[in-house]
Amino acid sequence: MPDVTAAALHDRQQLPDAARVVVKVGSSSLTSPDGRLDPDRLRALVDVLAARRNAGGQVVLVSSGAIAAAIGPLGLATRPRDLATQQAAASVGQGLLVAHYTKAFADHGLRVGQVLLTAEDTVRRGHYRNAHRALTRLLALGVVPVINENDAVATDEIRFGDNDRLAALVSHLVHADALVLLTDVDALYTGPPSRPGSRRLTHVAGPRDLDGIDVSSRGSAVGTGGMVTKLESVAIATHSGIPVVLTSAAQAGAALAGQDVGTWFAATGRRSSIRLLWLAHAARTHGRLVLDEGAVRAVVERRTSLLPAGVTGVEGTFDAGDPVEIVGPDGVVVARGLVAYASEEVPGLLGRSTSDLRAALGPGYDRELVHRDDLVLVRRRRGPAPAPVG
Ligand SMILES: Nc1ncnc2c1ncn2[C@@H]1O[C@H](COP(=O)(O)OP(=O)(O)O)[C@@H](O)[C@H]1O
Ligand SMILES: N[C@@H](CCC(=O)OP(=O)(O)O)C(=O)O
Repeated sequence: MPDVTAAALHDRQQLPDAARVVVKVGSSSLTSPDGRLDPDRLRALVDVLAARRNAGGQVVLVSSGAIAAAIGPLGLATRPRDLATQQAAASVGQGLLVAHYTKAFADHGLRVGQVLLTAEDTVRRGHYRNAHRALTRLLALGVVPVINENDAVATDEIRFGDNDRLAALVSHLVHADALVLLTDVDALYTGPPSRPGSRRLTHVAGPRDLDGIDVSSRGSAVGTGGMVTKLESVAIATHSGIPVVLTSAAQAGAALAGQDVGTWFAATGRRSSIRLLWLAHAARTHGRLVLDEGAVRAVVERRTSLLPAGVTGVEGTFDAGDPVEIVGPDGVVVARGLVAYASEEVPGLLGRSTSDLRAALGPGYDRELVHRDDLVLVRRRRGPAPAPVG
């Protein structure tokens, strides 16, 4: 398989011809109503994915369900809420989950390879290359990679928690032609699916089509992010040129066959740096830099780096290299960036010109606070996820 991105698919009818798809299945689609792993549901999904693989298409599966798989075996009443028990449950459940996948795919003559990733693995350059190499080789060997977040070692600070955004970053990592998000509702609706009057969205051309869509209602009891993280995943994938289909696991076969099910999200951008995608959509920020009006204009309109001279305030505690929010004098977030100084250094730099800083503190202190290559603009839209612009 050549390691290049083909032109983006234009509509769902082209899905049957997609060479490489990433399929993400949520906990809610793999469990019975009591929250435990349901092997029959898992097997039904595998039947669909194996048929695709055996017809020549490459499939990367991002599967949640490790924690759910451990609820029964560990004698837990419900899904654990604290991090330590979630880590322990994921450690027990992941092995059980993959054992089910190994058996179910083997019944179709296929092998699976387990890959556990943290957020860092998808964005740090060395890690990214390493994960890319392993996944590409697995696919070349005809294996179906089964990916999950490495929950047992992911701390609250660095974990995604849901697999939706991880699946979008994996789609970027493997140069997927499409991302299929499978959940317990058959599509994105204009409001909570249970609310009378909510309508299915069949085609979303871009972020503006999502204005006014209500995704605030909580997801299933076993799922993590609800529709909010799914739309964040959609934003990451579509913005980097990968279209997304969102539907229920029961409709997976129909979706892959290009039938009119679920919601199709068209690609809106071109392949871009995964680090900036992560910064725009997935990174947890550690603080804020408050800008004066002139600096906002320079950063937003002229796309310059952010210099200390235009910064009037700093909030939070961060190290050099951490993600921060960049806000205007009115407190509105205009960008996100990787800051080049630790928070304790910043107050001494504020409002000072680079020549003044060089003279007072020496060379090295005349550098940008946030370099333009480490900065993404965000456009505010209704809803929780900032959409990058430009
Ligand atoms: N506008 C909406 N359209 C569709 N589903 C929605 C909407 N708003 C909230 N939801 C909820 O999102 C849930 C899916 O998210 P989640 O439970 O996290 O699933 P998963 O385990 O597949 O990740 C659905 O059960 C649904 O009730
Ligand atoms: N990594 C976790 C997934 C957490 C989760 O529930 O995610 P999701 O169902 O995709 O919202 C697990 O395997 O249990």
